[in-house]
Amino acid sequence: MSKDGILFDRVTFIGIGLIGSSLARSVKKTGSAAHITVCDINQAHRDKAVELGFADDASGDFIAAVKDADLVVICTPPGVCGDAAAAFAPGLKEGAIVTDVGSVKQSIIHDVSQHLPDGVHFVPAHPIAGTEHSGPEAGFAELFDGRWLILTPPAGTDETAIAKVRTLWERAGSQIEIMDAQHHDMVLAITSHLPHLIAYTIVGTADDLGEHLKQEVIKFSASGFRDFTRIAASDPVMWRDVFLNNKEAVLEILQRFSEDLTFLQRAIRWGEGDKLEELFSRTRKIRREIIEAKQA
Ligand SMILES: NC(=O)C1=CN([C@@H]2O[C@H](COP(=O)(O)OP(=O)(O)OC[C@H]3O[C@@H](n4cnc5c(N)ncnc54)[C@H](O)[C@@H]3O)[C@@H](O)[C@H]2O)C=CC1
Ligand SMILES: O=C(O)C(=O)Cc1ccc(O)cc1
Repeated sequence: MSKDGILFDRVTFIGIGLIGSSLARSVKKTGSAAHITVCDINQAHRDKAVELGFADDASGDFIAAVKDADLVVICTPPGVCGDAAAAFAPGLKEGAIVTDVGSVKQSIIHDVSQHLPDGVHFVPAHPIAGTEHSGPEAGFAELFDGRWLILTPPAGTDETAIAKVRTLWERAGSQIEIMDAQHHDMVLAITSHLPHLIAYTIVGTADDLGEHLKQEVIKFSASGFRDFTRIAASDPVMWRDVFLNNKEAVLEILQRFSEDLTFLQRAIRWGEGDKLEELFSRTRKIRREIIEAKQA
């Protein structure tokens, strides 16, 4: 696959928030598309995309927006990817490629695939990169640089379509991994979904404290709590959808997490410092391994 030049003649983004606008900016910058159309239910977002220059045109009409598109990238919250696909599917041309960026994969594959006509290729994708911000102004072309991009194509997916989506993301600077969707959902439940749930909980707990304590929490926020508040500022609609659409894996990981928390609770209650120290030493080692792997 060529490393520069036009990869797709016409690309359409459905949903042009943080992730859609970041990828659109990257596609513009790398010259991977001759023409970019955006479609979003929010007119202000459509207008902003054209004003900022990473979209050539914008439409609120799903069918018109995908007409002649060689690639359609669904970048809506996870819970409405299927509704969006149902709305644009009748406008797709034969041979078009559809992809997405959703943080959960099994439910999106189920919701989207059922609406796509024969002769259209679906290549599900998930960039492991983001921020706590939302909307088209929050995006930037370098967001995916040096970050993982996981592809979860179901068995039998057209290899040429997979290769083209892969190249698009490689040009954005991503490193690609191909994975089964079920495995993806379990891995992300522990590495991303549970951490977000913990952050939402801890900041909520602090918020529920009495008013006088709350003021102290804000005033004396050490970096640990501050880091949680960044994660807990992430988009409420998107994260509601993530938990509702990766229910099984999240509940399984949450069960194990709460057992481990009970273990710590007991160790603290009974003064079992050796147990605490053993765990904290093990976790410190994991952090060092992650940093070393990044530097390698
Ligand atoms: N925010 C993050 O850090 C990351 C998000 N993702 C995934 O990217 C997707 C998009 O997330 P963000 O860009 O962060 O959200 P965002 O809130 O910034 O953007 C979503 C956009 O979709 C539009 N939209 C909502 N419903 C729609 C519909 N039915 N049809 C058309 N447009 C619609 C909204 O108006 C908005 O412009 C989600 O599926 C999320 O799981 C993936 C990796 C990281
Ligand atoms: O902002 C952060 O720390 C993130 O964790 C970003 C993120 C959010 C959701 C994803 O599916 C992937 C990456």
